[in-house]
Amino acid sequence: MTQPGSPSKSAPAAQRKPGPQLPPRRYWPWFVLILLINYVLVSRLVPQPNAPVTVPYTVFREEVGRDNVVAIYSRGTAIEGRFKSQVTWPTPEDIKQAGQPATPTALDRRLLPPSKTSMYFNTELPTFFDRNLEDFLIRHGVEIAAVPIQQGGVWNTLLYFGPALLIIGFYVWMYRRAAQGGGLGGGGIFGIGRSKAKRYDATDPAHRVTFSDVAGIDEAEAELVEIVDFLKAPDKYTRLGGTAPKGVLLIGSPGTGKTLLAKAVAGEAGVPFFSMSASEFVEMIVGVGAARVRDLFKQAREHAPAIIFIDEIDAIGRARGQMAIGGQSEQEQTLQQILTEMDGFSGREGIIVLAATNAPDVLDRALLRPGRFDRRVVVNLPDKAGREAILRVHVRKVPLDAGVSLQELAQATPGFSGADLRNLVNEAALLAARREQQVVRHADFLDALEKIVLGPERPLLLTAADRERIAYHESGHALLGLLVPGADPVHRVSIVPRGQALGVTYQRPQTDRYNYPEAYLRARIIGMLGGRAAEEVAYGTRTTGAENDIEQATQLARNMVTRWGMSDAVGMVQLAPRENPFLRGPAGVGGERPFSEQTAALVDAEVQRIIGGCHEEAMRLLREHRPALDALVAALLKHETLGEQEILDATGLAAAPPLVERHPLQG
Ligand SMILES: Nc1ncnc2c1ncn2[C@@H]1O[C@H](COP(=O)(O)OP(=O)(O)OP(=O)(O)O)[C@@H](O)[C@H]1O
Ligand SMILES: [Zn+2]
Repeated sequence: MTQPGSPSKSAPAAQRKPGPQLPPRRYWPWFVLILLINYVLVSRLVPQPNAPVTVPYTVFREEVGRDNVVAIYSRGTAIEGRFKSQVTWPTPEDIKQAGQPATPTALDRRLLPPSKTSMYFNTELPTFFDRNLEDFLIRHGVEIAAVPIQQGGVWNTLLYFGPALLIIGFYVWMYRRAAQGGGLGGGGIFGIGRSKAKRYDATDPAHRVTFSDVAGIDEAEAELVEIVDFLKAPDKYTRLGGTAPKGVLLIGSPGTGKTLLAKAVAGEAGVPFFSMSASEFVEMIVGVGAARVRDLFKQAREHAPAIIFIDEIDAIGRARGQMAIGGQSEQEQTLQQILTEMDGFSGREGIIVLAATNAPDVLDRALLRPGRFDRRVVVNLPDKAGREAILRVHVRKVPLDAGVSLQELAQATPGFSGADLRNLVNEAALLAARREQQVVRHADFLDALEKIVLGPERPLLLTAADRERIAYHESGHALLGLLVPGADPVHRVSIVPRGQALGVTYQRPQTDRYNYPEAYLRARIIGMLGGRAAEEVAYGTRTTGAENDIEQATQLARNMVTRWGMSDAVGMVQLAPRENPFLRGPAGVGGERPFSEQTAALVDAEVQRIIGGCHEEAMRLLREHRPALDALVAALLKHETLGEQEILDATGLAAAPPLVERHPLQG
């Protein structure tokens, strides 16, 4: 989970350095092409009244004779000049005559250029020089100019190329802006530059992160201790000719503390930390990504020893061919630049690149080659003890009531990442503050947890009959949590509508489990089906409220049959792929089913058999304990939310062993 407000990330931006002044050379051919296209378009499409018409010398003399020439300028045998009133040449008659060979003055039509009209002209003096020309010109009042007549030459050219020059100029300008990280107020597309490489100064005690801030991911931490050692004393490692580590890939789900861990490595070693998210490398301006990578490494080299952290490296490190069309070459260049930079260090400079990803399997193989990100550290979701340790880290600055049990909270939060736990502590503290308390109580944590898992309370107008039905549904789940051997203990049940759920029953596992017995799985399915079963027992009718329960129960039963070999009829055959925790989305979707129709039918039948058996068992238990069910419903209708002890009191039953499983009754 990315935490945008993370204070440790808001470190001062690295100082600005003059960046590359011009875009890389490979873009220049494009500029030339743009200019060419521009030229062709303008000269074809835009009428140009000032473009001179090229007339034969005889025509020029004729016009002088008619006093239609204002001024001329001559250089060598070339003459250019301006008419008094505009002249068209060749005239339509010229063209007409050209077709008639009989005329003595006939011109060859093929030699005639397209007709053109202009105030300006140019012509060529014949090689047999016209001696009388000067007199003739003076007689007809033609000014013989000392400078070229048509001033518009340069301007014309600029007009021709104006649009293209604007485009290219704008691109170069944006490029430099982006590459230097300057910006108009730092916002918009112009603020995307270099300043995004965040530099966090490990020597600043206010921001210093150390391993003491990281908890619950001890194995990952242990693997990084060596990196800290190396940064502290690079020579110790390279003395005997060994090569130092260059890149470490941190692999783990969002929010597990990869960024935190990288910062802690820098903090422990006392070296500066330069970080950047790979998605920031890929910008709309072509060529900027690679420039930024270059700059990031340059800054780090200037401050070596140092840590470079590249978050979400999969955004650019995707294997070629897997990339989305469009961004491809830009990504490739950026990736290539990272590889080049990494190949560039000797290993002696004391720069280590840490990169984080939660999708390692999509990464380009080139990234994983020796000398690049050849070390991989998996950062797992914390287990129960880990969660408790993480909570402990985050409550350091929070005043706690004596009744707060971090152990119980850790138990109630399987699947939570470090970032989730931090959020839980924060929400609880906010809630306690809103309640005007001086300390944070256990109940505040539970309320915060409920809000995080299910969303905020939702005021809903429910009829008395609806509330009662919901109470039966939740009581069914809760009661079976007490009755079925092996079920997880129920620690809270509520009929306050929240988010999508109309009611909720919380169960929690005693320990994190890594291996689930079949009986336990059946107990869970029985509990999941308990909501509907209770409605059937009490009313004899069904509602749509069990949709989510049915979905979960079906999924679990299907896994028992297709993955865990728990159906005798199907046997120990894998019929569904293992889920990859790092791959988003369900595995194997869209793929061919790797087994036959008969097997598919058999799987369905087995899933139905398991669900059916569990449903029957749920009905039997609830019928048998009908008085306890009714009592629980009465208590729920009265109090809306019941804690663990209140549930036991209301039912008069003893606790069965305690899994967080929510069975929201969907509205
Ligand atoms: N193991 C942990 N110990 C203590 N705090 C943690 C731990 N893991 C995460 N946190 C808290 O959660 C915050 C966010 O975690 P962090 O950004 O390091 O996760 P991440 O794995 O890099 O996530 P992402 O993949 O979304 O970038 C941290 O700043 C820290 O406060
Ligand atoms: Zn339910």
